[in-house]
Amino acid sequence: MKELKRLAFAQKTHMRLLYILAFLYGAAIIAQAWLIVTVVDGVFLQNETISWALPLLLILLAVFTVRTMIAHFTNRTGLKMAGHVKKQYREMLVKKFTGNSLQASGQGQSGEKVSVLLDGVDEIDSFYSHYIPQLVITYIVPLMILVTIFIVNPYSGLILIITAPFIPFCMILIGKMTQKKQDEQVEKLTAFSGRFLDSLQGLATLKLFGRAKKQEQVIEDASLNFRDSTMNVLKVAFLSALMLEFIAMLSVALIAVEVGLRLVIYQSITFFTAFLVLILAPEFFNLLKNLGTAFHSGRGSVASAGRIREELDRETKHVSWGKDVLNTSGKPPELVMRNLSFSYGEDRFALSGISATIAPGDRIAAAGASGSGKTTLVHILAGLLDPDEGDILISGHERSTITEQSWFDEVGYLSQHPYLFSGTIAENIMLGAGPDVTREEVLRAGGKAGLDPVAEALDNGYDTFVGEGGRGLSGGEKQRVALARVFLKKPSLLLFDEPTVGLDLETEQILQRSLNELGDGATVITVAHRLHTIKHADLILFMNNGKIADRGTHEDLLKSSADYRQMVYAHQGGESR
Ligand SMILES: Nc1ncnc2c1ncn2[C@@H]1O[C@H](COP(=O)(O)OP(=O)(O)OP(=O)(O)O)[C@@H](O)[C@H]1O
Repeated sequence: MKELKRLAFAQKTHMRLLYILAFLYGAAIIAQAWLIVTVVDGVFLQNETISWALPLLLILLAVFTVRTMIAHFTNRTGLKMAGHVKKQYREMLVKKFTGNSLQASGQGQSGEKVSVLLDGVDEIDSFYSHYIPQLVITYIVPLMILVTIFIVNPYSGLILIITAPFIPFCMILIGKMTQKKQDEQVEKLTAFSGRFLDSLQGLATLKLFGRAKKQEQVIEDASLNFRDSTMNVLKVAFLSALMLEFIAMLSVALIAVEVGLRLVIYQSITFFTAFLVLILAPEFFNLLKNLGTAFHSGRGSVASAGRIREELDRETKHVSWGKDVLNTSGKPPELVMRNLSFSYGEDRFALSGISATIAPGDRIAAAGASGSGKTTLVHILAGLLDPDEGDILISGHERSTITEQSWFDEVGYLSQHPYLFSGTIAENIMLGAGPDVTREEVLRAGGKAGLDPVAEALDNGYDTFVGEGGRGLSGGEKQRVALARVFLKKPSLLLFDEPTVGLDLETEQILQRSLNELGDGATVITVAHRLHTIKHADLILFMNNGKIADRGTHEDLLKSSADYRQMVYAHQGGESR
């Protein structure tokens, strides 16, 4: 609540406007009541004519219109404030999510993150569009009404002062009762969204393992759970509305009795005064009651803000970058790894003591058994993970001192599972380009990556919609799009997670040719699975259990490493000796 309020009061102009609007709103309520009472008193008791009342009725109409307009502008100001805060939260969350290292972004359910980013932030809306404007109105307008009533009839004013505190007291009590339920509801909504998105993404896997029906049940349970907690919150909300209504009604009735007695029995006040008090008293309680309702909808926002804050405060490993701009002048960089170590967490897989020098333009193969840490090493080199200790020198500059942008401008990374974004093939290729790339350059890159025959077979060629919501592409076709991105970028450091593994012979040949062409002007590091790639590397880093167990050329390692020999024999289908 404190953070949301702080963000509201930080918007000084909007808050000032809300105060001015609230003051005008109060003035309109009092003026409206005064005009109604004057007209009724004049026409029915003072025997005035309709023509006497007409100008007053016209003013009444104008006041009524102004009151409606003020309510509209108050609402608009609240919505603007909400928009501003929601934008701030979304920016903070997106910054947090995109600033996360590869490891941190893989943690937790993606559905939960989407839910916090979209639903969670939207839930904040009612705090600003309802609660804050109502709070400002409640600070000012009831006080104005109270002063007016006090001036015309102090006894009614006293009753208001005595009965009014029951409403905030009741609100606080209900607020305390609902807080836990509301928190539970937000928690269940995020859990439900998370389950739903994860199940949707893994639908094929679930079907293949005959688990789709079971998952359906899990989703149904989660949705029923969410429904129940929403109903619980609504039950309390309705009950609280009823309670507030009851207190307000009782208080107005008390004032009516007091005014009635003084008007009819003691004849100590005029009809004008009595009627004015009877019109203003319900307005007074309505405002307090509205604050109660607004407070209730604001509670949902508070719970959501709590979830967002939790997400923002979650400690995650960031890749640290510096301020220097890396300039390789298009030349392939030299990479020096000095005693690097990295761990995915306590008692998890760790790399340690990694030191190696990679000369400019060299072709390096990271080889070793599955799970030995090849991909982890390449992710550290790519700047997707930060080493826990040690440093990487890029042509003499420590990686942590250069800017993220200038580093990624030099890097091309081709994995076994490239990601296609929702958009056309051409747009997907353009991801690899600067802002002023031409259509010709995109098509040329596509051609070099062997995409021309793929595009020709499609109705809209390079403008065919692919990715999520679009047409699917085969694994090999996706690789070609990813390759075209790299061709467009022409990076000086190429990192490959052996992208040709598992592809058909024709695609593999196209890709291999392209990779050779790309590698000519670059330093190339490949996570190598095939003997052919390993054999032709200038330097092989042979990994074992998170360490570089041996290094050298194929011939060197055949002589020096028994494990390497065993791996080569296994690749050749031979027996190890
Ligand atoms: N995000 C992660 N969190 C925790 N552990 C991880 C994570 N990613 C990978 N690992 C673990 O780190 C180890 C090394 O993984 P890595 O992918 O680097 O191996 P690899 O040599 O490339 O294997 P492969 O040849 O099978 O791709 C594995 O045991 C893996 O389970």
